[in-house]
Amino acid sequence: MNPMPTRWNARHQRWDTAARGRAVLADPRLNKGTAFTRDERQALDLVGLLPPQVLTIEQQSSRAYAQFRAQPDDLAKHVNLTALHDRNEVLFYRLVSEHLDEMLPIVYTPTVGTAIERYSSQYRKPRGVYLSVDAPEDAERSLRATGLGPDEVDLIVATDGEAILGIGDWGVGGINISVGKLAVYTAAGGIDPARTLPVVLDVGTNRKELLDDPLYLGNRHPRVDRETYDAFVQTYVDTATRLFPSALLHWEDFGPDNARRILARYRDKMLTFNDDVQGTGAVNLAAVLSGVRASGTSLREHRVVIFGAGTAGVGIADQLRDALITDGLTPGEATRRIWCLARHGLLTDDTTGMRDFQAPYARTADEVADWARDPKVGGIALAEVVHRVEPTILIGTSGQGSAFTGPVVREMAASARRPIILPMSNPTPLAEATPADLLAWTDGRALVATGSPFAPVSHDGTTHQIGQANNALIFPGLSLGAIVARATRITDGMLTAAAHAVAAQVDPTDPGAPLLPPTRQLRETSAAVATAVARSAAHDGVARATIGDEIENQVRAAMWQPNYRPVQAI
Ligand SMILES: NC(=O)C1=CN([C@@H]2O[C@H](COP(=O)(O)OP(=O)(O)OC[C@H]3O[C@@H](n4cnc5c(N)ncnc54)[C@H](O)[C@@H]3O)[C@@H](O)[C@H]2O)C=CC1
Ligand SMILES: CC(=O)C(=O)O
Ligand SMILES: [Mg+2]
Repeated sequence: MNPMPTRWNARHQRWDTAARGRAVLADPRLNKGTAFTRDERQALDLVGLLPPQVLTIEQQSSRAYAQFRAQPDDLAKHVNLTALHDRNEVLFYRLVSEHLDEMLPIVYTPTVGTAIERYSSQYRKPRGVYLSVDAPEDAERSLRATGLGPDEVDLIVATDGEAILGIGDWGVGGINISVGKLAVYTAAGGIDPARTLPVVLDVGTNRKELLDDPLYLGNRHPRVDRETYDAFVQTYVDTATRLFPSALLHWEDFGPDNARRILARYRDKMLTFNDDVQGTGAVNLAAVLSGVRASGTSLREHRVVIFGAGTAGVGIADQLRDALITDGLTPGEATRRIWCLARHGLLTDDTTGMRDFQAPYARTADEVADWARDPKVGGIALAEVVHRVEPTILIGTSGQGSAFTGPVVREMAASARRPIILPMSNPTPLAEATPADLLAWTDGRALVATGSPFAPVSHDGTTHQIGQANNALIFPGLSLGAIVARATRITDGMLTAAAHAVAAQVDPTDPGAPLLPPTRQLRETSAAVATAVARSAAHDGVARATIGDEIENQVRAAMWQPNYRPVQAI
């Protein structure tokens, strides 16, 4: 039997396959179900394996939508969409693209968080590649088993499942964040799904509940030591880049130390980025730029408090510092405009256990010697920081639901005319505050965007649309731009360009306007981001493709569309 029975034929824009009958229906890339034409049914031995009527994709999509709507809750909707994804990939993307607003929260945050927590009990089918630290020698075999050749992978999303959204360590269930991010990549960014791979690096889990669960599907041992871990990550990187030399390596939801260490190790050597550090930094910058514009001020006038100085929080700090420098401050001045808090309050240079990437933002102990300490926190709490700093921008990346309380926000609003407040933690219950509360506490003056989706809020006759400050506004366009430019690196310039392109999609000066473009426009936003990123790649000297005036058309032409392609029997 031909070991590679199915190949994408780029010249003829069709699938060529040696598969027949049930094997065709079982391949979600090929399967069109009831939309197979009569000729295809003949050629592919499907006659009698399908009911006789031939439907259009529009008919199939409306039927699938009705089935989706009939599900009793969000997890059931997730299971329903996953089953469709496993059956018929084009129809899945057609449906999700047609209902992005309604379905993104199901395939992505917040419901993907629940699906990850229940991974082993809800398991139906494998998806992606499971690499085990207990058998690193199998990495090559496993990646080869995808059947994809060296020129057939554009993008790999990998997680080790240690810091999923704000819900922590979920071991092998983390595969679903790689799958969810890739669903956003395709539905929102037009990345060809057949050219992507979701990966989980299964290095164990420290969650006792999983280790004790007889149904747990991952490696049943604690996370491995750093040396073993680093060697395994290196094996993954070496193998993935050798087998798929043009693939972009996306890192998702790693614990803070590993996230930073991995990024520092590889970012100048290959095409790679960490979404939580860099994608989040860029979407936050977009929201801040919009908020600053809406408030009629300039960025360099602002003071920023970041509550939750981990992977996302310090990634945000780094991009804001660079933006403040671009706006005219010295590096020292820019850094001192940012106050970061972690588990034990404000970071100061005598904070014990401070991480190296947090250190640049630590205040001197002298500077805060007479600030009140909160024994419950073990340091200087948010309320005292807000009281002393009078911030104009407050960002939440702590994973601590409801941490922005009425008194804290009212105090901020007493000195800031248009307080910019961005509770970015996911999933929804972990948001540091709800938009409704923030607008009520600030008499409608707050400029708000949140990590997970929130409904519009009516306050005093104005309806406030709530932008979703989620890296989903960045990563699809960032990677699409990098792929179209055939970039060799993701540079800081490309991230800044992505942030500005997102901010340029909205006019936040209208009363109640969102700070960020809505989810339903994600494809347009991603096209604008990709165009800006490709130009920036050329500017930074990392583009191998020629980037000219036609780049926007090139980006749009490169976007995969959820339409059936011919399937040719070979
Ligand atoms: N909207 C978006 O696009 C993104 C949002 N996030 C969200 O940000 C949150 C954090 O994620 P990561 O940075 O990956 O986690 P992390 O574990 O790296 O960072 C969390 C930080 O919060 C701090 N923290 C914990 N409890 C605290 C408390 N009571 N007071 C002050 N600080 C506290 C920790 O010390 C740590 O520095 C998650 O909820 C995640 O969903 C992360 C990435 C993207
Ligand atoms: C959005 C995202 O990447 C996170 O919450 O981790
Ligand atoms: Mg993440």
